[in-house]
Amino acid sequence: MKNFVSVKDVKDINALVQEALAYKADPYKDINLGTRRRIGMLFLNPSMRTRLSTQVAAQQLGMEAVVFNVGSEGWALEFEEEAIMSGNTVEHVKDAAPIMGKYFDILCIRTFPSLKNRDDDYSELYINQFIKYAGIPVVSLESATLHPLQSLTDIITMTEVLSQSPKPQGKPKVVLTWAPHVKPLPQCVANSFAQWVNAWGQAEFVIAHPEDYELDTQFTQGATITHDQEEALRDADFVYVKNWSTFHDYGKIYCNDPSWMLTNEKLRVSRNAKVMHCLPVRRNVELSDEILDSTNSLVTTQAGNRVWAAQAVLANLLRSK
Ligand SMILES: NCCC[C@H](NC(=O)CCC(=O)O)C(=O)O
Ligand SMILES: NC(=O)OP(=O)(O)O
Repeated sequence: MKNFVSVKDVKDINALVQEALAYKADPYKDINLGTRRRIGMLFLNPSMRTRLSTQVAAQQLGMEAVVFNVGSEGWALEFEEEAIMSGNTVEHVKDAAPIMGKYFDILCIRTFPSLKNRDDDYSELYINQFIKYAGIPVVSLESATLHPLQSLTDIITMTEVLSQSPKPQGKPKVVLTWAPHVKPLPQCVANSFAQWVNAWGQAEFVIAHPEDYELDTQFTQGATITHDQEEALRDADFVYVKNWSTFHDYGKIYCNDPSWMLTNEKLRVSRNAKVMHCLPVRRNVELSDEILDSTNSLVTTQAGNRVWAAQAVLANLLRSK
């Protein structure tokens, strides 16, 4: 593995999941792997889980992690080639990234989309410029269109649950359902989940959303897409709940129908489905208390598994150097 910015960087998803679960069983088994190696973690946007779980993962590999909240504490970075920097940006990524490449062995970056210009966001300019100029492996901590560490965690979590429960006949039914929110959010988590579940190939995969919330087909191809949430939930084994803003008329909230919020009543047509969300979640807007506080909720397990996902990815990058 050279970088970790999408599922395309992973040769064998199940092998990576098993490596993560091996770390869960024995967190310090590779404590010497990262000795005298250092990761830099750049945050252009807020985070709790990604930041803390990646730091813990690094420590368990014997690495040191340096966190830099570049979005709030650093010089404003310019990403456009040949920019005339007479505005608010102070330092070009072309100058900053090679310096980080000298300080660190692996560079991890969180950079959300602007949700203003779809072509710009979907070109993944920011993370690609870091890959181009840092000269060391780059890990996405959620970029403009994808959140691969989250999706790896989600596959780990489903694999774990499936291994502990009686096997469903055929493939498990996995449903990604849109949920209401108060502000326009990125499509990253939904895109990424769709990309990984499709590449995994071990689920009957359905995506449910209101009209006009179609995601980019480059990620959803392979899934069944419906506007009928109840039909989607029928016989579901896993329900992944997430809001996203519109993709076509980019970054908007069209419908914010509260009836799309998942409740226990709606879940009754499922096969006692486990409910997933990446967090943070707006309670009683995106997801009801009764679901989040029920035994069907996997959200804390998912967040816990972030450590093992990050540890498996960092270990792979260390071994590839
Ligand atoms: N890292 C996980 C999710 C991050 C982001 N959520 C948010 O920005 C929530 C903000 C709020 O609820 O105000 C998203 O959906 O992509
Ligand atoms: N799920 C997730 O990425 O959480 P944070 O935004 O808190 O890192």
